[in-house]
Amino acid sequence: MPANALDIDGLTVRHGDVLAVDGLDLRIGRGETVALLGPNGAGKSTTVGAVLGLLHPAAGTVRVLGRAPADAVRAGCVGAMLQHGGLPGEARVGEVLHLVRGAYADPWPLADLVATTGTTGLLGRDVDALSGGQRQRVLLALALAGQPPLLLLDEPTSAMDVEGRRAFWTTMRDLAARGTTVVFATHHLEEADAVADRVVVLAGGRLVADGPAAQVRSAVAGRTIRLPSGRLPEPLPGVTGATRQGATVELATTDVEATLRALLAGGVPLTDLEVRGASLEDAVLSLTTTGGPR
Ligand SMILES: Nc1ncnc2c1ncn2[C@@H]1O[C@H](COP(=O)(O)OP(=O)(O)OP(=O)(O)O)[C@@H](O)[C@H]1O
Repeated sequence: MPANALDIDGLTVRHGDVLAVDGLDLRIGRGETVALLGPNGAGKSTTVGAVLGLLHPAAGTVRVLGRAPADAVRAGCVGAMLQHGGLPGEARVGEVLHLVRGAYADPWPLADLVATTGTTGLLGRDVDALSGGQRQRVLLALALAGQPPLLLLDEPTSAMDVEGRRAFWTTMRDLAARGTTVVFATHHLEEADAVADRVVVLAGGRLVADGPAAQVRSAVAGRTIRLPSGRLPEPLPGVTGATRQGATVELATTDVEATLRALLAGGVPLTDLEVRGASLEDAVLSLTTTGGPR
């Protein structure tokens, strides 16, 4: 049994002249839940494509549970839910699920699969008549049909409503608890922060951060101070920017202590102040716009 779900070494993938992934090294252990983050065009989908054997590296290697990507997919080791995942037209959801489950030697029992993915009420529906969020749930059911040990999800909740998202991540946590490795690309950083054991941040096809969300957040030194809008003492030491949001002002500071002292000396009541650390969004933005540590 291989130790890792994914071993990516020096992966380089080109789309014609575009260098989409540039020398990526990444190891993902079995049972980990990992978020792939980064701005549009960072190389997340391309990495997922290479792991599925859909895109061929210009250089480097990808091993999926110790096998070449195409072999791992053929052996039913990988379930995938892609951004533009297709469903056959002119068919009912139940028929498609039946077909796909039939392709596996040991498919996920239907009643449990549809209950887990919230598709019970959709089985009799025409595939063409599904809403965006319903379609994503059906794609998830198809990805899970073979009970794969590795699940790859590219922006899986982009069309889901709040309730659908919550249910989706509950399902992912249950799967992770059963030992499934879950790798997902997302722009919903609060979901990554809440769900992933580890976040991997890409920019320009390169890895710029890799670690638990708390560690990646702490790479950004800044803090935010919120206070009710009103007259602020000028100048405020450490402050690098201020934004007004309704009745409050948010100050970004690189020296929280000095800024707080100045605010208090200027007569702002302590009870009005709220200090918070950088969010994962702040961290990813900072890492991907500055290029970050390599
Ligand atoms: N089929 C393609 N042909 C040409 N260039 C492509 C193709 N697919 C992706 N690219 C380019 O490769 C780079 C990486 O794209 P990729 O889709 O992997 O990024 P991403 O991080 O998934 O972005 P997003 O968050 O927008 O989905 C981008 O510059 C993109 O324009």
